[in-house]
Amino acid sequence: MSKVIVIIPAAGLGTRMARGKAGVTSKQFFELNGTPILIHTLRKFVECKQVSEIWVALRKNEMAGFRKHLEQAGIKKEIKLVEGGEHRQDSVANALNAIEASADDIVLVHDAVRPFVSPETITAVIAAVEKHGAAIAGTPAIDTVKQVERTSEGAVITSTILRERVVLAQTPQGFRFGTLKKAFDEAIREGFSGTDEASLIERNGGAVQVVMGSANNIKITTPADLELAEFFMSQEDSRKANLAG
Ligand SMILES: Nc1ccn([C@@H]2O[C@H](COP(=O)(O)OP(=O)(O)OP(=O)(O)O)[C@@H](O)[C@H]2O)c(=O)n1
Ligand SMILES: C[C@](O)(CO)[C@H](O)COP(=O)(O)O
Repeated sequence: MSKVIVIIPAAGLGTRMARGKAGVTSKQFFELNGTPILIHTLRKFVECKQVSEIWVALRKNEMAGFRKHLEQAGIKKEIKLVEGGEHRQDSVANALNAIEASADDIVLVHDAVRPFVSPETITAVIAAVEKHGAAIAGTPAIDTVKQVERTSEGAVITSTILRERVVLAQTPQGFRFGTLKKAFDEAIREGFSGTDEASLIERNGGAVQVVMGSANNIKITTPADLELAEFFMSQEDSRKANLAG
């Protein structure tokens, strides 16, 4: 039986959120309902029965504070920590190097700042990895998609891309451990840097299945996302209250 191991890269600086303001807390530690975003995200995986191991990549100076948040949140499951790297890909690579797993085990990578991932999306990605070997959550493009050339004044359209052929990649992104580790080792050797895990598999012709993600599974990136996040959090709270009572 394959283990399911989760990696949560949480070592970013949140520069797009902080807009250059010095001394601003990393966005993964911003609070929603009095609890850091990272803890909300973590709970989704702690509550998933299929998940056996969770790794979080953090900056060294945030590890002690994170342990306190874990205690306050009453999370009893062991959460393994690894130091993050300069870029997201480096943080995930550090975790992959620390993990002991067999080639067939499943690894899910999920951004610390996507706290609204649903249990259904997590199980759908795991099921698709079991069936196809690699899978990510994604959503269809809603707007018309243009290819552009950057200019000094902004951008000029060069063509319109068929919307039916476009998917917006989310996380979780799931793979067999052996496949992902090999792809990361190759990328590092060849100096390739990608913005997600799937791109490291695609570049060598690997097939990655897409399962339907959800519009709520936003990546909290800019200040405007925080307002939306507060709204989604209130929706989650009323759903829980309805179930409880
Ligand atoms: N060196 C890095 C950079 C990013 N991340 C993580 O990767 C996820 C997605 O990255 P992003 O939203 O870009 O976060 P930041 O890098 O913090 O944001 P920015 O690019 O605005 O600085 C986040 O959970 C972030 O903490 C990481 O673990 N290590
Ligand atoms: C992995 C990701 O969330 C998929 O959409 C995205 O590529 C991360 O990009 P970022 O620039 O590190 O936020």
